[in-house]
Amino acid sequence: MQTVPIHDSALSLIGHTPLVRLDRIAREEGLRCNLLAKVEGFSAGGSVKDRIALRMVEEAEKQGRLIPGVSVLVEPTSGNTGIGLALVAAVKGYRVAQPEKMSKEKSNTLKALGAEIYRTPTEAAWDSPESHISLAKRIVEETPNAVMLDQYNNPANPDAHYHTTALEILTSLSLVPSTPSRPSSGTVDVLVAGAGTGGTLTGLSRRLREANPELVSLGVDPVGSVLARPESLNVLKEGESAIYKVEGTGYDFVPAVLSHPNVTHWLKSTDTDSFATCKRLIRTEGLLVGGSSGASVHAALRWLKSEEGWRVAGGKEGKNVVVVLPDSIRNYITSSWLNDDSPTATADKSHSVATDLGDVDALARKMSGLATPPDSAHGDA
Ligand SMILES: N[C@@H](CCSC[C@H](N)C(=O)O)C(=O)O
Repeated sequence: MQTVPIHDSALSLIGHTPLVRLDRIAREEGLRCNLLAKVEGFSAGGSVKDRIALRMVEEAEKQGRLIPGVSVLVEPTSGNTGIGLALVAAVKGYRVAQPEKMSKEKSNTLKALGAEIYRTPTEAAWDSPESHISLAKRIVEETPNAVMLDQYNNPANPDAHYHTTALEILTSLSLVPSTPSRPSSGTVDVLVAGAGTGGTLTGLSRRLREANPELVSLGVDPVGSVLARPESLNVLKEGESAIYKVEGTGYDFVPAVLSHPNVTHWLKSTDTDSFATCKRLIRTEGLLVGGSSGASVHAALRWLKSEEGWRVAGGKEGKNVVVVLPDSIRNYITSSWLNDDSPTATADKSHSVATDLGDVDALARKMSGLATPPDSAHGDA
């Protein structure tokens, strides 16, 4: 967070998140490298997605696409991008309409920021008429002054991480000298991040590789998603399901903002490992993070302890491994996976539509065959 006497608004509380040593987990795992976490839950809206929301809005303003008090922002989102956009919209005076899968906590936060929630089925293929993406497009077509900033295709998404997240990480590392007790290469040697739109992974990999051409960029993709490469990684094994409960990562199509050539390695994640490692982060490191953070840390540990990972970084003092922790426990306080003993406890399987507008409201009612009205919204993931 910037050190300024008084902030002009919540917008300057977006980003500027801490880089934190995961020393206890690293010690338990016998790692010799520095295991570091970029803890994005400290951002104003509570997630890594605040950054792209602000940048997409600012770029659209520069292009003259948005008029405060008039424009309606419409976005298909699993929640965090929606919260980021609703927060920016609240400060800047735009109105919001946002469809997708989300926890009860995310939808409550959206409502508090002035949005209204409708759900669409998670199982719907991205290009089917029932999907959150199709519904968002129809809302845009039928709503005056509606604009979809489109996190899946908008270059401002990876650019936000190229220009802010990556620079913050490099600055943090440059401020900490290498000492005999705390050796440091001074740069990022391994980046680990989940992919949903792929914007975080792409933008960070691009900038961090400029600083270190040897960067290992490790993408984490849930079992059931199709983002990993080679594509054979995405083929379901016996007993595996295409439905995953961890929110915010994975997809059934490859968004344009995901640049595969920038990613050197991919690992698939499971709900069981992700939720168990999330709880480990909370109990061992005191970091109140969400399920996708567990996915990335679990993947990082797996790779660092593999033959290649140990040789490249895990077994080497001074190598810096940075894992992005995208959001916080705030989004999942009532989630069954967090509260039940079983790490794979059931999660909600629906998507949502959020709107605060009479005209969009009417449109959503017209589509009642596709979307569940807000008051019956439920679920925990
Ligand atoms: N399909 C994913 C979400 C993908 S990326 C969108 C992003 N994290 C957002 O906040 O909108 C899922 O199942 O959650």
